[in-house]
Amino acid sequence: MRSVTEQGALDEFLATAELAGTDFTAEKTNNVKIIHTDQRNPYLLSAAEERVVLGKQKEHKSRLTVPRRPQWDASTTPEELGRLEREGFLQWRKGLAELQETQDLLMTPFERNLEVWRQLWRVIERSDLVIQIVDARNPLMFRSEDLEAYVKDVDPKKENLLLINKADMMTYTQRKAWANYLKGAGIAYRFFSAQLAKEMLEAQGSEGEEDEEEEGAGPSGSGAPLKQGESNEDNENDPDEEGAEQEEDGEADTRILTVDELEGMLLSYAPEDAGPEHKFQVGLVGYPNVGKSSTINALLGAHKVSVSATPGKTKHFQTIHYSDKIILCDCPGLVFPNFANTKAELVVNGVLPIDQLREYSGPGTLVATRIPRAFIEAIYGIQIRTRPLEEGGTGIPTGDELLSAYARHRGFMTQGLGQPDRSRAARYVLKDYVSGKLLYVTPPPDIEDAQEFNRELYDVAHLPAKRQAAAAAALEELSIDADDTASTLSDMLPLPRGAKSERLDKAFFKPGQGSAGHLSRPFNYKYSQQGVAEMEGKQLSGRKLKTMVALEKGIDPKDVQLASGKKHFKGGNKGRGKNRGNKADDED
Ligand SMILES: Nc1nc2c(ncn2[C@@H]2O[C@H](COP(=O)(O)OP(=O)(O)OP(=O)(O)O)[C@@H](O)[C@H]2O)c(=O)[nH]1
Repeated sequence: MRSVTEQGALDEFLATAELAGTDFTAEKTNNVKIIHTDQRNPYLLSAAEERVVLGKQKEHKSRLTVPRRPQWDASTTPEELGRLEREGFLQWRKGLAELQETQDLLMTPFERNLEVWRQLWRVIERSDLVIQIVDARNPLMFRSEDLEAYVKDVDPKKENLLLINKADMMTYTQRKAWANYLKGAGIAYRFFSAQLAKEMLEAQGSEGEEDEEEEGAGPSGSGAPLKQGESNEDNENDPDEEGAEQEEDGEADTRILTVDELEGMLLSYAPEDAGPEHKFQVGLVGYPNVGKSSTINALLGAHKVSVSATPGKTKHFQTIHYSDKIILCDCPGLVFPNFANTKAELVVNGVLPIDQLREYSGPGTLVATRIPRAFIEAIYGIQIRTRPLEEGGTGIPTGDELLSAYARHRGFMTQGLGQPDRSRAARYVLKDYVSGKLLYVTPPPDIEDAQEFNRELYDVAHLPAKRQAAAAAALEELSIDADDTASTLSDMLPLPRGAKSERLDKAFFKPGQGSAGHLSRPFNYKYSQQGVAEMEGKQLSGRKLKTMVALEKGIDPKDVQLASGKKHFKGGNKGRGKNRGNKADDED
């Protein structure tokens, strides 16, 4: 079974005709309208345009339905039911096509394969609790309101829950803001992170106790490459204030559930008499890639049950006998009908596949406007040339400017004319955005200032280790000392633009600095004692920073002199930067 989300006009026509099981000409003239989605402006909307679109979306929200399974009873034959299902499904598709066309509204490339919806129907019918898993970076985009209504239609006793996965990508403040909004809107939700849960299980599995290794005990100066997000142990940062803040309000609202808590929560929904004879059934539904498989694997991992699950391959729902009391029903990932402002938005939300992308400047611009320029420059070690203000530039790079800089840096050139290959660059940059390496969290509808909402995400501590070291090495090389304004890594962002910073830029972006290298997750996560998970930046410790600086400069770690404060460091050593690795740098 194949998921069908984007169909050309002809395919759409043929599928409609097939569903209708009737004669082509009649369908063609009466029912099938060709939708020219490609003619829509693929770029971004102005603020005024966006307001209009949002207004229109609000007005027609009630038409964003999921298809219902037709009524049936014991007397309905399978053939008859099949026919009713096809007819109902056809009507549903026609309704949405008409909505798109007459209102000129852009929609998600919702699932068009009846077989996939049949799986969903079955999951809903048998589940006592239906969990919609959504991506924390844009919870509402991934939520289908009508699905919740449908669940209640099927049986009012069934429960709905929104599980906000990947919550590790949100700061505490962001979770709090979302929690306020969701509570206000009366939506049952919980925060979860399959990734965190997995890390915790792995840590528990590899060794009973951790956190013991500190200070002198580490493999000193081994120079082994650091992978971001890999180990939390030597994170000698100041104890996070957020943890304390959380303790104070000590509430469940913003808590990222551990796997045990998630299991406990499932059980809390189960009726008293649930048991081997009468198990409580939990359905898991959601868009592709929201982390359904990861969530199930985390649950199973905690339970020491092993199944072979292939992420992204789930096409038929599976039932997993999780415990004496609980059965999990895993539905294939499917795209629900929802509104979208632009195609660019669908791309960066991971709904449209990046590899087949033709128009990349819209999504590129979305990335360039959402993530501060200084942070993008620092994370990739690139300098983005923007149009000067006198010539009408805004200081914020366009998608093309960002992609050109990235392409030039990586040596991606088009054949023939030798222009920067922006299309190739786009694939990398957009994938980094989708995976959360370039992180942006959509604020809840009641918060307007998205930049402010995300501000905490863009400091030096959120750079990958290698880039932090490059920054440190650049500062050190220039003998910028602790008294200068840019003396700490944290002070470096945004990179000041001026005489001194030009020199700094030259050192920081010097040829051979390489790209972000193994830029995995630029965040560090940990569960505090209460089991509350927290995200924090990972600023390198003094020892690690020294090692990294030495690596950057090709000198002995002993010769690196950092100032006493962990975050401060002084110049003094004039070791020359050594060009390592990345030959593809052609900034000049
Ligand atoms: N940071 C972070 N990434 C996650 C989390 N959960 C899943 N991911 C990542 O998201 C991607 C998709 O996860 P999957 O579990 O395969 O998603 P899925 O919803 O099962 O996908 P389908 O099988 O296509 O329905 C993977 O790259 C995961 O590593 C999380 O809690 N945090």
